[in-house]
Amino acid sequence: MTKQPIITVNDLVKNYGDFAAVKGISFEVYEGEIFGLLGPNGAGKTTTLEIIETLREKTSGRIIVDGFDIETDADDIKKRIGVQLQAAGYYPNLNLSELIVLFSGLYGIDKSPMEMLEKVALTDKAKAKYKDLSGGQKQRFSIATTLINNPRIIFLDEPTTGLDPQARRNLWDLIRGIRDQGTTVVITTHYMDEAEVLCDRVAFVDGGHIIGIDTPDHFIDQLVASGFERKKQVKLANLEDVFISLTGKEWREG
Ligand SMILES: Nc1ncnc2c1ncn2[C@@H]1O[C@H](COP(=O)(O)OP(=O)(O)OP(=O)(O)O)[C@@H](O)[C@H]1O
Repeated sequence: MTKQPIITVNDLVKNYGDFAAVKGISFEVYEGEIFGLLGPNGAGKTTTLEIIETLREKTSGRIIVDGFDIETDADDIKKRIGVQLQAAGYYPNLNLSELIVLFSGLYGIDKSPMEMLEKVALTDKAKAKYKDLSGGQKQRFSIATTLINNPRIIFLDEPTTGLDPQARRNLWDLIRGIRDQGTTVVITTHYMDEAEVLCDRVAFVDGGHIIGIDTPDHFIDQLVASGFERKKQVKLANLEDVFISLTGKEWREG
């Protein structure tokens, strides 16, 4: 993998009134990687993402996205990134195909709805309404909408929350496929097993600071080297493996 930074965040600060949510964080995201922002509730992950996505004003700091400065070139950045919409953005009377046409129009591009739905295995749901999709299908559709403008980077905020184990693993495959096609992925998650298998690098955010940034492997090796041992002998499988083994791996929700 090349180590070319596609996002550079320098000394980012965000205050909400008197409250400092982000306290001077700096990090780089490399082109072509899946980069995870991890940390407890309220750590400042969503705030940081939304500032990079140009959806929220920063208090201070410098952010460069794909060579463009957020201060002066926010419109250029918007054209190069894909952001998941909140569910409220999916007009209830339109079906998936019509929603893709609508969003393509907003970007001023002509995208085939079937081509986009194909990317996320939802062609058979082209005529369905968003509200009638399963949780996994909703997430896949919202990922499809991030890809409409052929973005260089997509941002996924907790994309697998609430999904069953199969749907979660299928979404991991989908996200890896997007990365393998050359799109950089920035993701937040509260599932450490997910971050471990999915992310090329992760940053831990706590109390508005970045407290560590590395590959999952390095973090784990360092902890083990420091003498850490799990209290209980780890079994060769876990309950999720049992779930998958009993219920199968197939993409059952279409
Ligand atoms: N618009 C706002 N006005 C005031 N405070 C806010 C606002 N948005 C977020 N905060 C506060 O800033 C802090 C960081 O919130 P943020 O949503 O960035 O955290 P997070 O790491 O994404 O958390 P979670 O994992 O729960 O999504 C929290 O204490 C939150 O209450």
